[in-house]
Amino acid sequence: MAMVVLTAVLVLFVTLFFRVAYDTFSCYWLTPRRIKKVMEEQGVRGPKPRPLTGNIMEVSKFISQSTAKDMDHIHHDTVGRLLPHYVAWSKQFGKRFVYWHGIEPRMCLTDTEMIKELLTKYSTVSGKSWLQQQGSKNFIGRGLLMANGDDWYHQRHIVAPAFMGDRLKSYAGHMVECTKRMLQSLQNAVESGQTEFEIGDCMIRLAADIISRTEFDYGYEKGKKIFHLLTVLQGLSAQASRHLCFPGSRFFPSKYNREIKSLKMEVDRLLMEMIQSRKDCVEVGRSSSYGNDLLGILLDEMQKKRGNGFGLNLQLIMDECKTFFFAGHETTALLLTWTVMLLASNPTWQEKVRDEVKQVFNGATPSVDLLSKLTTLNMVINESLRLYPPATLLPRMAFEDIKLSDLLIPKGLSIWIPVLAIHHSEELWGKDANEFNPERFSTRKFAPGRHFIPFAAGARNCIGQSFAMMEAKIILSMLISKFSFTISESYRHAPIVVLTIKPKYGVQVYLKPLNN
Ligand code: HEM
Repeated sequence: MAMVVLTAVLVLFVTLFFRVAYDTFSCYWLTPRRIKKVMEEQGVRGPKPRPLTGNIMEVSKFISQSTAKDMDHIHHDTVGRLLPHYVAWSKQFGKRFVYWHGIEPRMCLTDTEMIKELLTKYSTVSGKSWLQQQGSKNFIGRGLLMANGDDWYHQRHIVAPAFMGDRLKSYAGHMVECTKRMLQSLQNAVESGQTEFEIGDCMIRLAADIISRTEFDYGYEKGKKIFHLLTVLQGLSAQASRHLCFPGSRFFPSKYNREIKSLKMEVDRLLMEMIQSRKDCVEVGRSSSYGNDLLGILLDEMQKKRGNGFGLNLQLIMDECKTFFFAGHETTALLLTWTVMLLASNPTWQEKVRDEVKQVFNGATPSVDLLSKLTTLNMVINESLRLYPPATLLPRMAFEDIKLSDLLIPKGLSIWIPVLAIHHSEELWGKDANEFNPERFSTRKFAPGRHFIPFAAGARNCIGQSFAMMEAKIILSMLISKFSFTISESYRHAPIVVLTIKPKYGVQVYLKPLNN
């Protein structure tokens, strides 16, 4: 009897061993080779990958060289600095080329018709790759940004109402109040003698305050620790994306993994506190519903769908909270920071926007209905998003074989859309592509969704796009009515990419209160 059991265990063990060995071999060798062959047969080549690490080292070397120094003056020709590997390889191999992030093949795609086809027609059979999910697992988990397939579809439908219609409009009041507080603190600082301000820091705090209050009914002061920990986790996750990641690597007890784990546990603890206090309010009868905001929607959904599958859903709610805490403030803060930098160094446009705001609001507080009349401000914001798109790259992995025009994209190939390069292309935007010229957005010629894609496009576009635009218009119109701003001598123009495109040393401006 013992012999039979032993043989059965042995057979099971050997089968399992061969299964794992085959899967590993297939994942590390067969599939990448198959993809390489299919692409080479179609004339799409690229730099030679090293075993296991692919071209990761070369990309790191390119970027550390190109960003080693600041830019010599304020200009916007940033593609060579931020995507040097794209510039070098597109010269060598043509507009379409494949490079390797470890064992993941990535095809760079700039053809705007194909991009449109991918983002609109194939949104359900493409998504975030395993490597990407691993890179951001500890930071935003399986929230909407990293979800795929049916999970993504359900998550998107659950949270969408928080960013539409009257609910979206109702956030304007909070945005105005938060901005007033920020402007008052700037005014107080000016009165106490401060002239120079790092505007990036103010914008991060303001955008964080706004997303905390509107979606979680949680002020910045209370949520400050969550934002801080998420920022640290984001930095560590960005480091991870430059290193090799393979199945099981997260279990290694390295210093890096330990640090990530303890930060993640702390964020989860703080989020649990926030969620629990909302639940307690309903349970002790202090409130009859979970609320009308994003957290309320998520808690309602959890009760509706699975009364007892609590644990699993709670983790997803925490992941969703992290996703929105992160995605809901950093990108918008960067848009605001870059726009202030552009206006501070272009006084004519600053004056134009100020005149328009004065005319439209006539001294009154911004209201949603009037925001659509700020056409010049809208043009400036678009130009800022074109020159400094917070998300410089859009990634999509094909989950099945697809055809883009006449090009076969085999299952498992990741497509990387270099948004920054498309936004700076002379072919698409003309000779002045690297110049700040909001006038180009005065006509509808620029084809949104094709060569202007700061919020992506198709079903998987940015869910917070209208929220972000409303917020940006409210904040900028209020700031520009209260202060005039010029760029400080201490500002060093040094954009860098750490998942998003950031000013390396912040943006220092001189603020001067206006007498109105
Ligand atoms: C200027 C501000 C913003 C920019 C430039 C921006 C840009 C983007 C881009 C390019 C994507 C697609 C990413 C990808 O698929 O890889 C995206 C997705 C997303 N954004 Fe934004 N975003 C901004 C503001 C916001 C705000 C304010 C929120 C939330 C309140 C938000 C929440 C999200 C979420 C949850 C997704 C994932 C959507 C999905 O996969 O279905 N974003 N954003």
